[in-house]
Amino acid sequence: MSTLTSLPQWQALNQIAASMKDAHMRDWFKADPKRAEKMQLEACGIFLDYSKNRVNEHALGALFDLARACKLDDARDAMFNGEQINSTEGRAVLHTALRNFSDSPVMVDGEDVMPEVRATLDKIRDFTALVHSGEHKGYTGKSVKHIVAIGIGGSFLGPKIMTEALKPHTVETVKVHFVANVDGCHIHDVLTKLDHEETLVVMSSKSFTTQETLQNTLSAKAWFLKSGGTQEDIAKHFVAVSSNVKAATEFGIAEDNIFPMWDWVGGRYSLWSAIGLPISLALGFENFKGLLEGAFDMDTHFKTAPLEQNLPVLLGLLGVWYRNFFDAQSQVLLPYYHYLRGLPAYVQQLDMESNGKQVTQGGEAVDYATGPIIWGSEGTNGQHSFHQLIHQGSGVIPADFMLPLNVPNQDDTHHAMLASNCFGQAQALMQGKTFDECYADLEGKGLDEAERTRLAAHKTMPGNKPSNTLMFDSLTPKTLGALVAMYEHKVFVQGVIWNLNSFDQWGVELGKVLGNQVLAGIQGNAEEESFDASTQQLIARFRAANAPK
Ligand SMILES: O=P(O)(O)OC[C@H]1O[C@H](O)[C@H](O)[C@@H](O)[C@@H]1O
Repeated sequence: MSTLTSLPQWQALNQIAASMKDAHMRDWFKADPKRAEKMQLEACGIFLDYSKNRVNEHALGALFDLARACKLDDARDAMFNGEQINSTEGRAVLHTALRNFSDSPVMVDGEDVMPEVRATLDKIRDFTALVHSGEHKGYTGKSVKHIVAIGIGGSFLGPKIMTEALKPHTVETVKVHFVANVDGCHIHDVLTKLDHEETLVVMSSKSFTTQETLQNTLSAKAWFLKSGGTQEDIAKHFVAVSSNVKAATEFGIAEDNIFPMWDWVGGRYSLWSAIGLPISLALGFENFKGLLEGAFDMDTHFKTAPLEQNLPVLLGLLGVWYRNFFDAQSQVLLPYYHYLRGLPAYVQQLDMESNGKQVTQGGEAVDYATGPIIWGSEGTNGQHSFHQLIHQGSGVIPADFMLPLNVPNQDDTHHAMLASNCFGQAQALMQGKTFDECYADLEGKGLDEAERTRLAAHKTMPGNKPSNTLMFDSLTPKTLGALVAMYEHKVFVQGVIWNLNSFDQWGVELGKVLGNQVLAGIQGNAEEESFDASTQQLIARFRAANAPK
């Protein structure tokens, strides 16, 4: 038994969960008219109704006891204080320093990183202003109209999804196009529409070694040169964001055109760094800063609010409750707001790359479930497809519903319908529909009893399916920053409980290495025998199909 599962707090939770097996939320709501009022929380512009969860005060108390037993406070302070909590890479984890608007220094290896953080923010602000005012000119004297933002993983999802979520704030002077996949269709489709004289390429790669990003940038460079630009003109049309300044300059990016970041910022936590440059270019610096300010508010809340009133802590513990004590394999995110439709994909990387781990910090195999599968998409669309499985599938899928109370271009009927579907789904999941109700509905339909019973069984919905409902006034940059930071800290809380290193990603790294080896095989630069039989066969078929005719 691991240290975690042998904790008395863990065993208490096991017993509480077993004792609740037959309890139904429907009955709890009937028994306690104040349940919703008691089970709500509000912080940083985000309101949470968590009353539709399979918890009572007893279960919640035990979850907070577990957090204390796992020394969550100490772990949180260690992160904010710059300790090397990414123990397999020997790095501090300080995305919070990127949005630190307090006067406090943040020390890494005895040095305050805040002056460098602020200088980079100033560089982003100034560059954004030059591009927006038209002062930054291309080699033929034209202003920039199009930005091609190249990056993948954390160097793509954050900038793209935040830009999309804040669409109503988009500036009109430039249009930002995001390219991630190495599939040449993508970069080709983007570049063919553009005039190279009015295009600026922002290449974002923390490591500056990611195959997809390097290749897409090389293709953009080739396109630029073929269109009439020269090697010398590249400085006016290509900038890079990277922590590997040496590799970026060797690649041909002028040193002045490199926006720095640091190895204490994880890729999936990097949108707050210069990786967010495309956000600033798409929305204006003040809106980018608004995101940082919202995240800073959430950091302060996470650091100072008591556990019981702490949004990320509560959400993290509820996630542990379902994952470990109800065998929930996945968690679904349901933003009822078109512009926020990318959030599930964003949190998917954040959560699954962070807590998709099978050994503890000490390297022992875990004997409990860790990170769940994160998925979802915008409501109401999913109601007409995958919600079926959430309602009547055989497992438990906890859901986070999200809804802005006001939207841009508000049409009251549309917005009321959106809200009613959001609330209606959460209600349906919670209360379900009993066999007796379904049986009664079938009265007078000319069915014999056996058929009525059979049909009623199909129509019965168990209910008791947990959900949170998160609401905010409107999705401003600040609210979005707070929302994203809330999920970051939620993932952190779960990583602490499960005793994981939430900040490395060795599985992904292996994929990068093998991808390059197979490329050598495809290009005829590696021994066939160095691959397993299946991979050899796949390479051979690919080579045959692409052999010169
Ligand atoms: O920014 P880069 O170094 O190019 O890395 C891009 C991505 O690469 C890997 O796939 C990592 O797992 C991601 O976390 C990272 O965001």
